[in-house]
Amino acid sequence: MRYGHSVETVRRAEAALMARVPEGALMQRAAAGLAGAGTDLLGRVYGARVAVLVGSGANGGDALYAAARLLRRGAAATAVLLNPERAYAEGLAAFRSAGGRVAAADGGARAVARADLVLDGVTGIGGKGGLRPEAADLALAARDGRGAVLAVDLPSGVDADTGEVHGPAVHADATVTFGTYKPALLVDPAAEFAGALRLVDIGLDGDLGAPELEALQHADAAALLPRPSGESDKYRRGVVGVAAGSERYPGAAVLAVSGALRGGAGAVRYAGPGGPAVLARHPETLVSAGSPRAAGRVQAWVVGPGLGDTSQARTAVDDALAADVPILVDADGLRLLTPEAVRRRTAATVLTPHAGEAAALLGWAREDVEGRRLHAVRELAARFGATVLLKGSTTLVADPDPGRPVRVNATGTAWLATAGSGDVLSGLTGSLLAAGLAARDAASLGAYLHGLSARLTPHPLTALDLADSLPAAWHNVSA
Ligand SMILES: NC(=O)C1=CN([C@@H]2O[C@H](COP(=O)(O)OP(=O)(O)OC[C@H]3O[C@@H](n4cnc5c(N)ncnc54)[C@H](OP(=O)(O)O)[C@@H]3O)[C@@H](O)[C@H]2O)[C@@H](O)CC1
Ligand SMILES: [K+]
Repeated sequence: MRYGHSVETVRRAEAALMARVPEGALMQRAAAGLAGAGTDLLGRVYGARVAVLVGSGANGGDALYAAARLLRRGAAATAVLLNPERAYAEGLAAFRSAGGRVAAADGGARAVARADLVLDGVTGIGGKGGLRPEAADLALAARDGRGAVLAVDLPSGVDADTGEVHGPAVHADATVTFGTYKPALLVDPAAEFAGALRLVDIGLDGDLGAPELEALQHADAAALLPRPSGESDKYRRGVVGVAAGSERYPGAAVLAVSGALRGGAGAVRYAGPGGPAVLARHPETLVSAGSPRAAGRVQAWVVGPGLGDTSQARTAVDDALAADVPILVDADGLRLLTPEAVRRRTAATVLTPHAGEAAALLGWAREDVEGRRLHAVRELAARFGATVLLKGSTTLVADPDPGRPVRVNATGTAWLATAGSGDVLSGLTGSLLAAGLAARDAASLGAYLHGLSARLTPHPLTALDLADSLPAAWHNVSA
């Protein structure tokens, strides 16, 4: 698992660790890791030009010490001090004694433009709000310059805890972060400013408390995959019901069933008007034309994709919400659900909105959901007492228990933004629910396999390609 911790948790762990190690040791560990990443970006350090953006805190100190290391290996370095009276004194002294120069008041942008490598040490976890104008100008110069931009701990200007970006921020090619990931490095929009991530161990692990975020890695996904045993038959492996599609949108039924057939359940029941289209593509499906209530026993329902807005659609949603098994509600189901009926449920409910659907459920503007994804997903989970999978540039899964870390999906790709891709995810995740996974595990594993499948499919991909690649994703995880 990859973890993200809040600033408060990091500060507490740092204080506990600092009491046990020699003064300055943590900063030296940070600087060594940073210099290593800078070396990798430069390829050749000797003769390279480095510009160091230095704010008034320890983040600037890290950058100065790292630059001192690069100076000792033959680089030339210029520091741009945003607040010359308050730059980290010991770091600045080390930088100067290694041969570093300080740019004149108006020479900062020029040094940045000419640099092969820009170290962004303006703000780390002590930053508040978007960058101040002087720092913002340097961030722009770094973006327009020829060198690689390496952020220290965080790209300056992003909100470490929320992943929100209020105003200008540094656009980094890579970020070296210390001790643990910060939420902003894993959640958009901030994560888009961070570039490639590298975690440097500074010995914080034992002192870190509960994380805010976690991201499944291959081994975690493998451990969650449902595997049939010798005793399994199709009913014991779980039956997933799919109430999706309509006369108008039969394709959604086919796509949701395609996902469901590849999610580990032993059988798929389909209920609704899309039966003929489903059977034409997937003859193994158990098809009925009525509502979920009349469809026979299942271990989980998926309701919503392509249902439309008819009375039959409403009945399908109401029936699924009334069923005493886990359910997943997506797309039209999200528009048709009664919030009270969701909150009354005792079995698990998974809601899978994209930003627009989440905005409608919350009564927010869509841009607010996109800009405040972590807040939005937590808020939805709390309001509905449900597990919420918020789709998008970073897919997030929040549990109704606010004490549980939000899960971030690491496998997403922009290629997933294709018609019908969400229907496949719904079927897949519902199938994992029917196979017996807990709601947050089903949702986060569903997102993981779905993203991986998109990465394994030749581009440009269609939703059916995506479903067809799910066995390869499954194999990739378990191999
Ligand atoms: N955690 C650990 O274990 C370790 C942590 N380490 C490092 O310490 C870093 C945290 O250092 P920190 O606490 O000194 O804060 P930091 O991020 O440097 O910012 C401070 C100054 O920035 C300024 N400022 C604020 N907002 C601004 C804005 N929008 N635009 C412009 N300026 C702004 C503000 O200045 P002021 O308002 O006072 O003028 C504030 O004082 C951490 O990220 C990591 O790099 C490592 O050394 C290894 C061990
Ligand atoms: K920084």
